[in-house]
Amino acid sequence: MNNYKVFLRVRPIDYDQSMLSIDQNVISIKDPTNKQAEWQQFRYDKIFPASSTQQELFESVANFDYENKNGCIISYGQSGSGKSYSLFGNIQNPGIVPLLIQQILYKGQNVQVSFQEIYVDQIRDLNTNLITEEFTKRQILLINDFWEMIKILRSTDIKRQMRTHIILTLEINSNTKLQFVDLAGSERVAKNITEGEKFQEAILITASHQVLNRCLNSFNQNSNKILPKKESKLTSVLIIDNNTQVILIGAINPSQSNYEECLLTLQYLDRTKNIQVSIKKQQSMLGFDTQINVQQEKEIKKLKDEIEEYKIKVEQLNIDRKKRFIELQRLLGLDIDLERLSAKNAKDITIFKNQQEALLKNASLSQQIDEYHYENAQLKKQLEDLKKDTHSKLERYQQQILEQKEINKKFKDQLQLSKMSGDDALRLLSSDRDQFIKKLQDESKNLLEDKVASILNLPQTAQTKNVENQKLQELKKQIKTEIEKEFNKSLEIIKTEYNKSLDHYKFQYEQKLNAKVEEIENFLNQFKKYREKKKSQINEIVEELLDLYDIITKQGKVIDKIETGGYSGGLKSFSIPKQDKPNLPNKVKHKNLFHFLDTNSVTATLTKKASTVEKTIKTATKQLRQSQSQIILEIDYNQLDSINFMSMDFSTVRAYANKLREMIKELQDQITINSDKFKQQIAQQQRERDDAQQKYNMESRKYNQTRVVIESQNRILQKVRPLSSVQRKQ
Ligand SMILES: Nc1ncnc2c1ncn2[C@@H]1O[C@H](COP(=O)(O)OP(=O)(O)OP(=O)(O)O)[C@@H](O)[C@H]1O
Repeated sequence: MNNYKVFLRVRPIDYDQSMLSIDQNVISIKDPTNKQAEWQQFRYDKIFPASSTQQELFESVANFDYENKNGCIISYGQSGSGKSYSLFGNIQNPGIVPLLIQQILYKGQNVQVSFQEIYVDQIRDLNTNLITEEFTKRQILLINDFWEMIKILRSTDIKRQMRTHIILTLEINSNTKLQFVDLAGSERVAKNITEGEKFQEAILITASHQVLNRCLNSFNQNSNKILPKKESKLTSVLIIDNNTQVILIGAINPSQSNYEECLLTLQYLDRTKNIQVSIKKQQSMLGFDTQINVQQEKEIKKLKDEIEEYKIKVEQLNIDRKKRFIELQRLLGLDIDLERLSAKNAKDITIFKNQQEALLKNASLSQQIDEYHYENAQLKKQLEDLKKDTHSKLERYQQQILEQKEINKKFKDQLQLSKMSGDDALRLLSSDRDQFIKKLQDESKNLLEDKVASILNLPQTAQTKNVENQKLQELKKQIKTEIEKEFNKSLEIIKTEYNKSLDHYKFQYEQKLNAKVEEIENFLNQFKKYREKKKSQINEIVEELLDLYDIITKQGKVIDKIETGGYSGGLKSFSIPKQDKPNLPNKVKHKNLFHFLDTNSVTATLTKKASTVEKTIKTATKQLRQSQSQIILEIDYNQLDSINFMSMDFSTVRAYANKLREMIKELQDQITINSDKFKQQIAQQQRERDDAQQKYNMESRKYNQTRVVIESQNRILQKVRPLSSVQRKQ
């Protein structure tokens, strides 16, 4: 049996007969606006005309072994064509789903339901109203009765959005699944809409319809090709496999204005099966090629095969029916083969038939008599029951009458007794009552007097109350003013405290600021002084160096002149004019030089060296004087101007000059060393100055930061002050 079926349902409408005509499983359609248009015909597995009922559709759809086989029932068509009506229906006319639920529950089977919608490739669970990633993540509800299902259908119908695919899944005995798919309306998007959400939505819906069509087509052909299910969200979640019965229900709303949509629906159904019977050669105005192709011919052949199959089945059914008939006859005692008799003699058959009917009538009459007997017996039994009932009631009444009589008698006796003792009791009662009344009168009199007194005292009481009230008011006022005073006082205290602390903080900040400023200024002054000092020291040193240089130059010149005999008196007794004589360095003028010499113990070395040299010279001179009777020269370097060169011989002078040269060289070296030291010291000073500068920069940065902080604090304080005063007022 084929696993795929296509049904068509036509919505009831006063449609124009000239547009549609239905003949069993073939529907013909013609363009109502074109008189020359030819009829196009389509054949489906079943066509449900406008007069068809929900029950008829249900019986055809649920006519498969859904307890062992899955099902996928899809409704397709334009909006308003009756897709939802066919699947779900309404309370008056329930559709396939509720009718099926009813049947399942009647059989005592267990059924669960889940409800989802697919919109623009997004799945939403209509039970929980949540968007889910996967189709399997759905809320499943157990259905206990038919009305529960109706309720769920109603609520989900409310939640449902426009133009969505609805998928309702039934799980029967947790074994088989039935999917009911109410597709989004198939109508084409209006030509003037070419972009935007509506356009996209329509494109996606059409795309999913087309993928579904291809899937159904492949499924129908039983081809080994893998179905293109993954191409759309809708088809990817449908159960369409070898164990599924798939039914596509096309719905059309055949008003004249819907001709195009109707034709498109018919063609869509047709394409899934390719079972078009005969189509008049006509190019559809909607662009679909309606010619029969080879595929369709194959389909026709397949259908023919199927018809043959059906014929065999019908034959089989006829044989079954005959067998059952013979069995029935055997049971009735009419074990006769009518077929054989008919072949023999038609008359006999009539007689037998009449006899058969007579027997049947007889049987029915005896059944009626039996029924009468039964009814009679029933009536008799009822009469008997009635008699019994009446009798027992009568007995009960008699008993009641006797009991009543007894009560009456007792009552009479009591009355007699009461009459006798009544007078005494009356007397006793009246004296009690008088006393009671008197007591009551006294009490009420007292009460009345009290009331009168209180009424008379009312103005006075009112006055006292007034005075008391006034006093109370005054007291209240006093308490209020006291509280206000107290409050204001504490407010003032808080205010002054607050202001004080505010001023205190401000003062502290200012002090800190001032201290910082002072610190920085001190530092700057000290640094300036230090710089000045160092500057003057450097200047002094420079002056000294220049002076020393002058001395050295002058001495050099003197020596040159001595050597070249530039002075009168010859080499032996030259005299140096006063203006040529250089002033030697002294501790007063060149204090820095001597200070460094001292500190570096250069002086000591020099003096030592000088004295050694001096000694040598002295010895040499002594020897010379002794041998050559030459003048011995006493050298006093500190008193150079007093040296009498004239008393010296040439070698002594040369030695002296050499000595001087050496000294000068040493001095020059010393000066170089010292100047390097000076340089180093200057570099050191510069480094220190840079450090100090850095420190200064850092300090001034800190100072600026502190200043900014204090200024912002001040601003906040100024803001806080009025705010807090407002708060305090409140
Ligand atoms: N066969 C029918 N008999 C009686 N009324 C019908 C039939 N088919 C549809 N209707 C009525 O037509 C109206 C539209 O039907 P329905 O809501 O089922 O259309 P639809 O195709 O599901 O539309 P959409 O999917 O756009 O909501 C409903 O009021 C429904 O009761």
